[in-house]
Amino acid sequence: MIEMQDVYMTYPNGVVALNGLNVKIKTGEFVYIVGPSGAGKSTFTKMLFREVVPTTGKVLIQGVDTSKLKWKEVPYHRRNIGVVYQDFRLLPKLTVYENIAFALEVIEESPKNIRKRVMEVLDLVGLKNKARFIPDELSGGEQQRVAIARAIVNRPGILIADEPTGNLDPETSWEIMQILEEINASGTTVLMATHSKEIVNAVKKRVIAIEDGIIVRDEHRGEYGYEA
Ligand SMILES: Nc1ncnc2c1ncn2[C@@H]1O[C@H](COP(=O)(O)OP(=O)(O)OP(=O)(O)O)[C@@H](O)[C@H]1O
Repeated sequence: MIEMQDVYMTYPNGVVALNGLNVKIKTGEFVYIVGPSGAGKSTFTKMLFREVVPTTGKVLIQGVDTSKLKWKEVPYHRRNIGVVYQDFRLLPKLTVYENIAFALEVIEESPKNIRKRVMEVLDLVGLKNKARFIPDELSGGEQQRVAIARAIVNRPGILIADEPTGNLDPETSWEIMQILEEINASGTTVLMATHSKEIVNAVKKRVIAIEDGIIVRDEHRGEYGYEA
């Protein structure tokens, strides 16, 4: 369970990004976060990853208050949260395999387990045959699939996708959606911030709309609700 209680967030420059946010997201849900540019969607997702800490209020993940985590506990907290970005953020000099294995090497998994798990996630995203390629040799959709594989390789309970289809053409975007749905079907909570009206209206899920730092709409099987 993810829970935000009366969350306010003011950045050091005085911008109020979240303005009294309350929400509960159950384990295993798939939620779209929508809203105009600058509404606070990224701040919302960054708070889960503990990239930002609320000015006041509480962010609880499985009952743990993230603002009470000590610095040395933050990496452990983050292991339960995979993140995928619009611009993929792969390491350009490493192969597909190495980009994914890296996430397991830092937690000191055995080489045998690393190999098994990396091939498992590459299979899930349909890229087993491209393990030795470097990111530049892949299409945008393939790079995003690698980024998804890397995000889930640790089996996190939560996957945050911040505009995962923002740089992709429609057909490739549907493929990415299928993968996210599969990951969700295996029990992972998925939060996807998006501006894609087509996807939100076609692949029906819970929709949380944020405007000016508050939730203005929260609907099961909701609509995008804005002009594209
Ligand atoms: N590091 C920061 N320092 C100061 N202000 C910030 C910072 N990050 C975001 N903001 C401001 O906080 C507000 C919310 O930003 P946020 O990135 O959460 O919006 P968003 O809904 O994700 O927007 P977009 O759809 O354009 O990605 C905006 O006014 C933004 O300018």
